[in-house]
Amino acid sequence: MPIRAILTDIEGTTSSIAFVAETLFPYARARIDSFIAAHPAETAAVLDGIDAETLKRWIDEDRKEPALKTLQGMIWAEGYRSGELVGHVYPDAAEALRRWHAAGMVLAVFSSGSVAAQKLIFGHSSAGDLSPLFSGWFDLSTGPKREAASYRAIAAALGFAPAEILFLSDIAAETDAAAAAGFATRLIDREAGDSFADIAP
Ligand SMILES: CSCCC(=O)C(=O)COP(=O)(O)O
Ligand SMILES: [Mg+2]
Repeated sequence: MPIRAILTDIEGTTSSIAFVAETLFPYARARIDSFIAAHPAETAAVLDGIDAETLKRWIDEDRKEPALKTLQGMIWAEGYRSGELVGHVYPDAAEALRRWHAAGMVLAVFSSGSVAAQKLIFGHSSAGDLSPLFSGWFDLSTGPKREAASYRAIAAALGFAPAEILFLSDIAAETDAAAAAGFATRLIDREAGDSFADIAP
């Protein structure tokens, strides 16, 4: 079956692990206390009793907890709007995403980062506003990234057969789960020099 849609991970795939770990995570960690104090009602609805110290520990442990991911997105929004944060996207990824979109490929994101955070990193990226290229945004509210059922749900939401979707990720457990759901997959190893320029869907 020909590939008609591309679903991509963010951290380690379109964007560097260093940007997430060394810029985004510290930015949110340093502002957790002040952000919760400034937005008590909004954050209480997200956190459901989770305290700031637990959130900081989860950041240090790189835990993919949905409440943390939602809060991080809320904090990062201020940084992107002020220009303090500029989303890192590899130039080859930006170029390929634009090319695939122009060729009629449907593009979508599946990341542990919240949908709001996904729209921010692509909307305020080093390559400009890439957000209009995407027509689907999926986060942990769809399901865990290492479970095949999540990918089946995404295929249904996008309206394609799993075999028509190519999933790109830097994590083998994620591409394995997508493959188990019937997706075409490509494991991206940026450390080894993998690039989106090599991908011909
Ligand atoms: C949306 S940018 C921040 C990404 C993030 O918080 C994260 O945990 C990365 O997860 P991914 O699933 O994109 O590897
Ligand atoms: Mg990743």
